[in-house]
Amino acid sequence: MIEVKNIRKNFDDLEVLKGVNLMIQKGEIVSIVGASGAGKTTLLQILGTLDKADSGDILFEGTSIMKLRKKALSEFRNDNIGFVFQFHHLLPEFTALENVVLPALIGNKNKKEAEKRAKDLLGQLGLSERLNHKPAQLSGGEQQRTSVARALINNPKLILADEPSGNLDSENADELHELFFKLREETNQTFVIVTHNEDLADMADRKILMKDGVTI
Ligand SMILES: Nc1ncnc2c1ncn2[C@@H]1O[C@H](COP(=O)(O)OP(=O)(O)OP(=O)(O)O)[C@@H](O)[C@H]1O
Repeated sequence: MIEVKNIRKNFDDLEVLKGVNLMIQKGEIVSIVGASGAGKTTLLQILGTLDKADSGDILFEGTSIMKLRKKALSEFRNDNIGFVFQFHHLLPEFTALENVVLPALIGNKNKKEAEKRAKDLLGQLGLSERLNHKPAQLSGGEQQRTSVARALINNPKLILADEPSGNLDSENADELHELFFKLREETNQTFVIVTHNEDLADMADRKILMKDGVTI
C-alpha cells in the first residue's frame, strides 16, 4: 500500500533522514522505534505529508504523493490519513463531538451524517456520556480516545500515531493499544506507530528500528 523510496531530509546541515526505504502492506500495524533524534517523527511527518522530503519518493497505492500540489495534498491528507499525536491537539473551545466532526466538515461531508458517525465512534470508544464535554473536562485517556475518534472520522486508510500513549498512565495506554488492534480487525486499516513503549512496539506485526537516519 505504501512504498517509501530513498527518502532524504536535512534540516540545515543536519542530515536527519539518509535514504529511508520502506514497504507497508494494507492492514499492517508497523511500529517504529529508535533512540531520540533518530528521525522517527520526521519520517512520520513526511509519510503524513505534513512535511516534505528533500528527495526520494512515496507511493500511496501506486501513486506518488510527493508531486501533489498544496490543495490536492491537503485533500489527500484529509481523506486518507488520520493522525494521533502524543498531545491530543483537541480544540479547547469545542466539545468532544465538535472536535471529532471537524475533519469531516473540512472534507465537505454532510453535517448530519458526520455527527452520526462521530457519535458512533465516540460510543465505540466508551465516550457516549462525554459528547458535550470540552477537552479540559475530560481525563487524559478520554482526551486521547477523542483524538482517536477524530483521526477515524473520515475513515482513513492510514493512521499515523506519534507516541500515542506517551502521555497516558499504563492502564489507559494498554486500553489505547488494544483499541488500535481491535480497529484493525474490524476495518483492516493500516497503522504506523512511532513509540518508545516497548509493549506496543512488540505487539505490532513488524517493528522497524531507526538509527541515525536509516532503518535497520
Ligand atoms: N524543524 C526542525 N528544524 C531543525 N531540526 C529539526 C527539526 N525537526 C527535527 N529536527 C532535528 O532532527 C533530528 C530528528 O528529529 P526527530 O524528531 O525526527 O527524531 P525522533 O527520532 O522522533 O526523536 P524522539 O524520539 O526524541 O521524538 C533531531 O536532531 C531534531 O533536533
